[in-house]
Amino acid sequence: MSIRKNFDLSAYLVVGPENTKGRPVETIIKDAIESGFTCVQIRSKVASAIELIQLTREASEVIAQAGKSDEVALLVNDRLDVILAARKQGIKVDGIHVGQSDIPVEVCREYLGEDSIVGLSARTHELLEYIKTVDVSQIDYFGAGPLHETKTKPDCGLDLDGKIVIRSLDEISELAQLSPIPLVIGGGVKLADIPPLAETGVEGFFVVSAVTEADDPKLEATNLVKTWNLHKLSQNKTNKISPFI
Ligand SMILES: Cc1ncc(COP(=O)(O)OP(=O)(O)O)c(N)n1
Ligand SMILES: Cc1ncsc1CCOP(=O)(O)O
Ligand SMILES: [Mg+2]
Repeated sequence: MSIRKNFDLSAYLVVGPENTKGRPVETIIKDAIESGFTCVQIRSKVASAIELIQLTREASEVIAQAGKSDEVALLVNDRLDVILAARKQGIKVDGIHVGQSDIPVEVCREYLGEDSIVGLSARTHELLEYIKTVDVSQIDYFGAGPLHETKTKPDCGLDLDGKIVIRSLDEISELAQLSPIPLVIGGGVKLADIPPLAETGVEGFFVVSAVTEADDPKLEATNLVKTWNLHKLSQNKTNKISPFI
């Protein structure tokens, strides 16, 4: 079965060589998926196409070695060309994440096929209206944020007037309710943000630095996943209590 039909965005790692404090990207990915991360995106603004293909290969192998190729989705940021080249070399890549000024989602879908995951960053400007009205027929999920300003992507949340707009938890709850497709939130997300984020109803969180810059990435990844899962579990229990008791 295609992973597109059943993918889990709850704990989503975004990573490239510029984020890891000199440590191998594959080691960070291994730590994250062994800790329960469910989705990985290779994202680098400095790596060449060849380097990105190699990073994608290593990520795919690490996921396969953990026996998680059918559960942990591997996406590449921006680079449709890299995914096509990687697939041509037999590397299992599950999809792409693009933003508003990247390759259009229709083109991604056409080249990657119906079994692939296509994620799109939601627009910053009038985000609520956008999320309600945009055509989502080719998209599998929205990425949005930031929750806090972040050095990893200083332009995240840049509005038309050049100011950074951060998203409040109330706004995120509303977005989660209105979005016709799953929504993941990232940008400055740290461990302390996980409990309130889990309460908003979003599908998951995505992080770069919380894991990639941690002194102990495996411990940090474990804490993030455990905290998310714990909150989801207690929410489900609360929701199952009958109002008639
Ligand atoms: C899961 C997720 N959400 C949002 C983004 C940001 O994508 P984009 O807006 O294209 O910006 P860059 O990442 O390309 O700088 C993302 N990568 N992942
Ligand atoms: C918002 C966003 N989109 C892609 S990377 C990124 C920044 C997230 O990085 P960090 O988790 O280090 O703040
Ligand atoms: Mg992009």
